[in-house]
Amino acid sequence: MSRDLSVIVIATKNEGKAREFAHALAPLGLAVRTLSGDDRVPAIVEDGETFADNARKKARTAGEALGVPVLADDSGLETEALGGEPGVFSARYAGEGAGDAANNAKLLRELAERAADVPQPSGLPEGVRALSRARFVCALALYDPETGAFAEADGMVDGWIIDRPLGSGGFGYDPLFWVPAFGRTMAQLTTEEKQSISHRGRALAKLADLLRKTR
Ligand SMILES: O=P(O)(O)OP(=O)(O)OP(=O)(O)OC[C@H]1O[C@@H](n2cnc3c(O)ncnc32)[C@H](O)[C@@H]1O
Ligand SMILES: [Mg+2]
Repeated sequence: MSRDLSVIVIATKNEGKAREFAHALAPLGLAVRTLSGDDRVPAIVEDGETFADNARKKARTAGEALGVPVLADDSGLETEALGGEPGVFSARYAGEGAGDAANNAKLLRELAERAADVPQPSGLPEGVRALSRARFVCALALYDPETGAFAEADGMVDGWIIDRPLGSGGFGYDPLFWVPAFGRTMAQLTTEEKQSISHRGRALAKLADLLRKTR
């Protein structure tokens, strides 16, 4: 396959992530292609112990299959009250193939059982309770099949899981993730606002810095 330098392949089938990458990379003149509907890439089992392991595996598997550089994102939610869960299991917290609604419902169920004396952050909306401190984590890996080299970066953002979903933007756990700096959930932020503080936005900024320095 010839190298089209105006398109970057993202090793994801998650449309929410794809929208965020497309938004972030458009100003650089880069369009985004995902693996949705592409049967040249074998199924990728995300069995790594860390987000970085999984990101490297996704990028390398897709990069080798397609013969072009590929960027992969492995990300997830860590909660204090659940000892870091769901972590690398975030996408399948409620079971293999589970959707966002089922994962969010399970998170609320698990936290409801444990959230007894959670300190409450100031600025929460009237009547809303915080169930745990939480953090979104993102590992990015860019793999070039010509050299076999990776460029990697990670990012995180701290916040709180609240007891009900608020907002309709973003994807995944966004409606339950309250961001103190904005006084809103991730799902109540615009794409620009989310990108300015999110785990993915921060990782992408670091990766861009790294690539500027090394090329
Ligand atoms: O592996 P790909 O195909 O990229 O898509 P995925 O949805 O399976 O992605 P991950 O394996 O990285 O799992 C990450 C899960 O963590 C959650 N997550 C990651 N980033 C998020 C964000 O910005 N907002 C809300 N939830 C997020 C979301 O539920 C994802 O399904
Ligand atoms: Mg996945």
